[in-house]
Amino acid sequence: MTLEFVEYPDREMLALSLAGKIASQLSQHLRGNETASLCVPGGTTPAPVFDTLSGTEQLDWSRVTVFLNDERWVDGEHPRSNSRLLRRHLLTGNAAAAAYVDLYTGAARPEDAAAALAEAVAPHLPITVLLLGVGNDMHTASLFPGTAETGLALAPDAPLVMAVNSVADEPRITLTAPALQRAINTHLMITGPDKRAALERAQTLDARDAPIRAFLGDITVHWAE
Ligand SMILES: O=C1O[C@H](COP(=O)(O)O)[C@@H](O)[C@H](O)[C@H]1O
Repeated sequence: MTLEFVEYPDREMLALSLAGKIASQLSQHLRGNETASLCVPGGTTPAPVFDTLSGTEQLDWSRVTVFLNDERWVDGEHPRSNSRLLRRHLLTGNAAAAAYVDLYTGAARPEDAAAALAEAVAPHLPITVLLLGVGNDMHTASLFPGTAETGLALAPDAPLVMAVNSVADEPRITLTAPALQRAINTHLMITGPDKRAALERAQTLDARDAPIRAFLGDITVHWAE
C-alpha cells in the first residue's frame, strides 16, 4: 500500500499532468481490454482536469464508460447537479464519444434507484481509473463523517450503490467502499491549504470519522496551492 503525494507549482500544472496521467492509464488498459471505466467526483475542484481530459485525442473514448463517484438527487440542469458539471466540462469534445451511466434517474427518492444503479455500474468494475475529491470535512463521494449511513457504506458487504439521506441540502446517491476500493488506479485531487490539512487530519482518524481515509491505500494524491 503506497500513498504517493505529488505537489505541483500551480493548479494549471496539476490539471495538465493529472489529465495526462488519467488518459494514459485508460489507454494502457484499452491495449489489453475491450473497455475501460472512469469514475470521477463532482463538486467544485475537478473542472479544470475535466476541461483538459475532454480534449484528449489519443484515447478511444468510444470504449470508455464514465460515471460519478456520487450525485446529489437533483435534476441534471440544477446548479448543484454533479452531472451538469460533467456534461459541461468532461462529456464534451473528444470525450463526448464515451458512454455515461447517469446516477440521477429521476426516481422520486434515491433509494428507489439504488439497486438498478448497482446493476448498471457492476459491469464496469473494477474501475479502471478512479478520481476522488475530498471536502474540508474529510468526506469523499457522498460518504460523510460520523453518520450511520457511512458506517454501512464502508462495510465490505455494502451494496455497490447506496442512498444518502443524512446530509443537509438534498438526498444523494453514492458508490460505496466495495465499488470504490477495488479500482485499478486511484487518484485524489486536492487544492488549497484547507484540503491538504483535512487530508493530513484524516490520516490520524478512523474512516467512519474521516471517510477519505478508507481510500488512502494505493493512491496518488495531486495537490497544488
Ligand atoms: O459534495 C461533494 O463534494 C466533494 C468535494 O467537492 P469540492 O467542491 O470540495 O471539490 C466531491 O468530491 C463530491 O463528488 C461531491 O458530491
